[in-house]
Amino acid sequence: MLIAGSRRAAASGAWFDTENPFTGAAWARVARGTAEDVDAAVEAAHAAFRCGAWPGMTAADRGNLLLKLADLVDRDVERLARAEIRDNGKSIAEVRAQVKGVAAVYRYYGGLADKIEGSAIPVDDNQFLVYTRLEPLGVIVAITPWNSPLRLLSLKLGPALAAGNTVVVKPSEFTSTSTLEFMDLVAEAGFPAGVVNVVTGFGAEVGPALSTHPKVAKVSLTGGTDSGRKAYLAAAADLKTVTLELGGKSPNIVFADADLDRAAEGAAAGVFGSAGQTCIAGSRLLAHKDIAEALTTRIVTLAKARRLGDPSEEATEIGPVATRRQFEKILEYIAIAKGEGAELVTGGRQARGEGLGEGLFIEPTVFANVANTMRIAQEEVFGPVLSVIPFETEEEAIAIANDIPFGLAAALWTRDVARAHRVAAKLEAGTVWINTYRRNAPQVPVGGYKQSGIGRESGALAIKEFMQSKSVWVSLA
Ligand SMILES: NC(=O)C1=CN([C@@H]2O[C@H](COP(=O)(O)OP(=O)(O)OC[C@H]3O[C@@H](n4cnc5c(N)ncnc54)[C@H](O)[C@@H]3O)[C@@H](O)[C@H]2O)C=CC1
Ligand SMILES: CN(C=O)/C=C(\CC(=O)O)C(=O)O
Repeated sequence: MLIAGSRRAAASGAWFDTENPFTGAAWARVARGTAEDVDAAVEAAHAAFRCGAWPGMTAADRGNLLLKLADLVDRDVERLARAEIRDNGKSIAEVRAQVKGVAAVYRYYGGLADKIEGSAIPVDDNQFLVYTRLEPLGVIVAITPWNSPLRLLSLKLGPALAAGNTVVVKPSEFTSTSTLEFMDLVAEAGFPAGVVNVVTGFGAEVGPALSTHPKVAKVSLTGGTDSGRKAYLAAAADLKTVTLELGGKSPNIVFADADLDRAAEGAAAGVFGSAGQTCIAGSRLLAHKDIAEALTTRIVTLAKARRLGDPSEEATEIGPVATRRQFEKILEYIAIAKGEGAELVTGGRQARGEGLGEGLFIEPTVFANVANTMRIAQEEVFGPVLSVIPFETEEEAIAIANDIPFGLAAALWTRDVARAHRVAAKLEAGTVWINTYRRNAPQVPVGGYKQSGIGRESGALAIKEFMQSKSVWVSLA
């Protein structure tokens, strides 16, 4: 772990193995933290927030540290990406691109740090000058999942540090190592000891201690909806604020006038990329009935052509699923879909073949003629499984798209500009893509409607999620 600038084992001395999902072999041991380690980390972060170099720094100073960090990430992209894929099995090409994006996130918040302004407020008494200051909250807990550890950490750490907070990071128990490697860069950039700390361990063992610690000001979690709900309930006891980035079941709507080749590419990339292990996976394909069959045929061709294999090889497009638990969950959902009467068009099994061994590979899977009421259409699978749901009218497409407890992302494909904007306005989702899928940029907010989350990450406003406003009254009398 990393506490007050020192690498530490857990106070209990316990460790757990982290496995490479491609080889199935344990390749590192990670400290198994407990509430005692949480307390030490939060105390370190609290001390760094109150005294020492950090609270005296200007916003520009903090920005410069983040800019330095961005340069170091750029320098070490390959090392960080390879550490990450050993834990989560995603393809090196995808993770390399993602880590380059991580540098861009830190650069963005480095630039933003000294551009956050309070305001002077004209009150109806000239004897007073009133102004607001935007101040950091204090100790932030950043809990991250296993699918994109470094990217999702950057969306928390970038704005939290730019705003002047200190942080305790809790990476997923399945993917702690890239975060621990990354901490070398935080130190090299010059962040004072204690400003960023890391507690490793299991969610159920350290999560509650983090969310309820009296010196923690805020919990920011990305993960499954169940974990988000638990962290939210725990944080509520002390009225801590939360930002939650949770599950999704995103609709990808293809109208009859769409460019079908591009829509098929977008649909396949949206649900088979990362083996479907992304909260923004376009797992529900709403296809107009006139083109549903032609579109499905194209997607099946793309699904069969996807190259599964060793995540560390450049040609690999889809690696294994990150954990055995996730692998079993996906196969269980495939069985549920079959039982519900969904029509299996391709995939549906563990993928086998040369170089795949007994690895946790799932064939890219497509179900046709799915009803939106089926569990396969309503619940997050987090795997390479696409449900094709036919529709007849624009109104029906919008109704199906919104008939879900989630609201993270949505997409639509059409050549009709008026329809594109009309439908985008009606979709209940934090992001809507038109004729594209899964794009992101540091400048653009992301987050969920409904049970997909609370608050927004990325973009300029995200920094305000880590700040509070203070009003100062000055008597001029
Ligand atoms: N929205 C997203 O980005 C993600 C969604 N998921 C979804 O969640 C499902 C379950 O996956 P899991 O591996 O269980 O992910 P998870 O939601 O448990 O993991 C996310 C993070 O939350 C932590 N955590 C777990 N319980 C906690 C608690 N009570 N308090 C505080 N932190 C806690 C974990 O240790 C991890 O660091 C997946 O099948 C998938 O559907 C999983 C990972 C990422
Ligand atoms: C928050 N999130 C959930 O998985 C989405 C991601 C990660 C990914 O797509 O790999 C993102 O916005 O980049």
